[in-house]
Amino acid sequence: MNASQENLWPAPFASKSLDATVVVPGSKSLSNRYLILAALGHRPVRLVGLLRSRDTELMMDALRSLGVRCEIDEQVDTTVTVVPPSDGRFHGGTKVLCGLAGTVMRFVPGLAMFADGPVDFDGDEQAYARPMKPVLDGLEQLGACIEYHGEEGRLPFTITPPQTVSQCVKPSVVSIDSSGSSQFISGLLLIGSRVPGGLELHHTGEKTPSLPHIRMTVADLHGSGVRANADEHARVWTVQPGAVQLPETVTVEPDLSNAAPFLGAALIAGGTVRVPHWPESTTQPGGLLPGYLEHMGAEISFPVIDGVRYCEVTGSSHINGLGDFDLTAAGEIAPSLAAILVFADKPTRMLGIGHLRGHETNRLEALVNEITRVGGDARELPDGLEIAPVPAMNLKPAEMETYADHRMATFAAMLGLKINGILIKNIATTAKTLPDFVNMWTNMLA
Ligand SMILES: O=C(O)C1=C[C@@H](OP(=O)(O)O)[C@@H](O)[C@H](O)C1
Ligand SMILES: C=C(OP(=O)(O)O)C(=O)O
Repeated sequence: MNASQENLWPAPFASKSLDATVVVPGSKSLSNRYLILAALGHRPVRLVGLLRSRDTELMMDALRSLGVRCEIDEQVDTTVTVVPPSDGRFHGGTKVLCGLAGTVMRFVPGLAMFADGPVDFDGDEQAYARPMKPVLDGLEQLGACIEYHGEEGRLPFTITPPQTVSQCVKPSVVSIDSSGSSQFISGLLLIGSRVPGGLELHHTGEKTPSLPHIRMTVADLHGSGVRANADEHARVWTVQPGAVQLPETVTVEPDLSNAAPFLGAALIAGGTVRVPHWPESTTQPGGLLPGYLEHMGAEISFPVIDGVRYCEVTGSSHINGLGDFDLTAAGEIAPSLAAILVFADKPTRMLGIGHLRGHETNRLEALVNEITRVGGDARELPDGLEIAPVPAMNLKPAEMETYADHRMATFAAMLGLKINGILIKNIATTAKTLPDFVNMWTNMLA
């Protein structure tokens, strides 16, 4: 059987240093938050630059099944107008398919609270392994009834909304442990202003992963006219009751975490990669990326050309290992950083990312497997991953597993820049957030 029959993609080797500009599509996290917030409003919202990928299609299909219209512009398919149900009530007696999308499985259940009947939730079989319980416990505390059809606390399940909406004037107090994912907090905050009396959400766990993503939720609520407050030290978030309404038109920033494989390629292959429309300030954790790459030895600049702001990354032939490196804030970019660090001069211990075991796959285990497969040196830590340097001559090509995980696929492509002959299984899994990955990657190297 040849490579294409086995669904193997030959990762291109970088035979010369790079000089490329890569346009990265809209942010998954912002796209799916805006879709939810638009659905909770009372007037149509036009989203410009929306990510069109598996995760956002799943979100739009979920909203459609709840009675929300998501109209794709005929000329520009990244412009989508969201029309909420006229009476603000979502349709029940329906089924939501979550695929493997954390933002769908953790954000859409909150909408089911305001449906006129039960809503079934299901997803990919691999999604059954992803933790769900804290967000569903939160909805239960708000009066919903959850029926699990498989393992308790996992997909698939049915949510029956409360029969009568309480007339409470005080905020509903909800306590959950969100150390397994920031999305449990975000999922509850997004609907907080629709809870009569508002929401007071307590996180009882010791650790808060991906705090920037929670701040993004709070900022997007503010942008929808909702009063929300965070006491991150006390781990308490409050949302005042009131209307949710995004502006008439909202433009989505590029996905800065999805910029990581491309900008990281400049360190691995040498040369320069630039990404246009890099925001001056952002709530995306990917905003931390340029600083991380600089730490690893890259030169970073933000030139403005013809009014467009770029992030420009230039790598030399040397990559600094980072020693102990706390990545609690931005675990989502760990696979891309790991690929770069395989070629570093010193060991790195990426810490604060134990919750990656509950991502699309157990990413800590997957990264150790795949780094070891090419002859690298990596081990799992209780709360992270250690990567140690090995001489370049010990690194060898292999057939890389991707575990239905878009970031494991882009991770393998990054290794392929410097390890000639890498073959990647199911590169199409990048469609979760980057359907055009193969073209983008090939063009970057052209
Ligand atoms: O809210 C979001 O949009 C996200 C939050 C993070 O989840 P975790 O806190 O589970 O890591 C991140 O990893 C994920 O890709 C997107
Ligand atoms: C963890 C991720 O995704 P999800 O939104 O499915 O949790 C990710 O994209 O790295």
